[in-house]
Amino acid sequence: MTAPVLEAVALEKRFGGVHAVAGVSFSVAAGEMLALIGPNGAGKSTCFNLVNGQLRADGGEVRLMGRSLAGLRPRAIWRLGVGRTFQITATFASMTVRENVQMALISHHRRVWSFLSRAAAEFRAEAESLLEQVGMLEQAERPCGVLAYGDLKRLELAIALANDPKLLLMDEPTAGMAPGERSALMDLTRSIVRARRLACLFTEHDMDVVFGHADRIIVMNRGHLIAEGTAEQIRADPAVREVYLGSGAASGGH
Ligand SMILES: Nc1ncnc2c1ncn2[C@@H]1O[C@H](COP(=O)(O)OP(=O)(O)OP(=O)(O)O)[C@@H](O)[C@H]1O
Repeated sequence: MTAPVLEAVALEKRFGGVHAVAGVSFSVAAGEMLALIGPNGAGKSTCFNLVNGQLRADGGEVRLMGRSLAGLRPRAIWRLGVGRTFQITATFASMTVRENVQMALISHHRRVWSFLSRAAAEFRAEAESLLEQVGMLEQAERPCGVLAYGDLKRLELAIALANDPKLLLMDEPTAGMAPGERSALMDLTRSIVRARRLACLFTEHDMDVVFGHADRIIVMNRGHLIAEGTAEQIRADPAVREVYLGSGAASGGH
């Protein structure tokens, strides 16, 4: 059995009287897409922020490839190979698609970006290769500001890949997208995760995306992990059905 890329062990986080994350443990293997779901306020974002170092755990530990991330700042964690995409895309609107990816590559390789130096020509081929992987090569010379939202999300994926991550964290990757685009982005993500043997942890409110694209699903409610399994197991889980009762969400979009 392959060792997990990410291990969260007995994570704890409190905000005053709110026990946001209460003894949560899970792991993500190389090549695996793990969805973290749960109703509003379940503790998903808090878990994410414990993994990427934005928040410090009150207890427990996060390990990347067996190494503890305790005490490391977000940037150090990013350097160790934790990539992230955001609910709101973080690109520079006035720069071209290719330049945005080049900037990310330059940052990964610890170079200094300068429009006046030859740095602008650096990593051009690498940037184009990443854009090809996400199907954005034909738009390489367009400014980001004119891109459709779905294309921005694909660009954001290329930017995350520029850091050569071992773990990809995606917070609501398909928020704001049309249903057809959602499936396309997640198909693309899944093929990249498999090909590069990345581990991917994502949160998502759209249950069609979750059930259609996750290899495994973990469910949180009020800080606790209440279920773990395949789409089929999660759909049939009484505790999950109870939590989603009334919303119809766990019934798979009927
Ligand atoms: N910085 C904070 N200060 C105080 N309470 C917080 C803070 N961050 C989160 N919480 C509380 O912790 C609990 C878990 O919040 P969290 O944002 O992790 O849930 P979530 O599952 O991501 O919810 P959503 O789906 O709405 O984004 C909630 O009760 C929330 O109000």
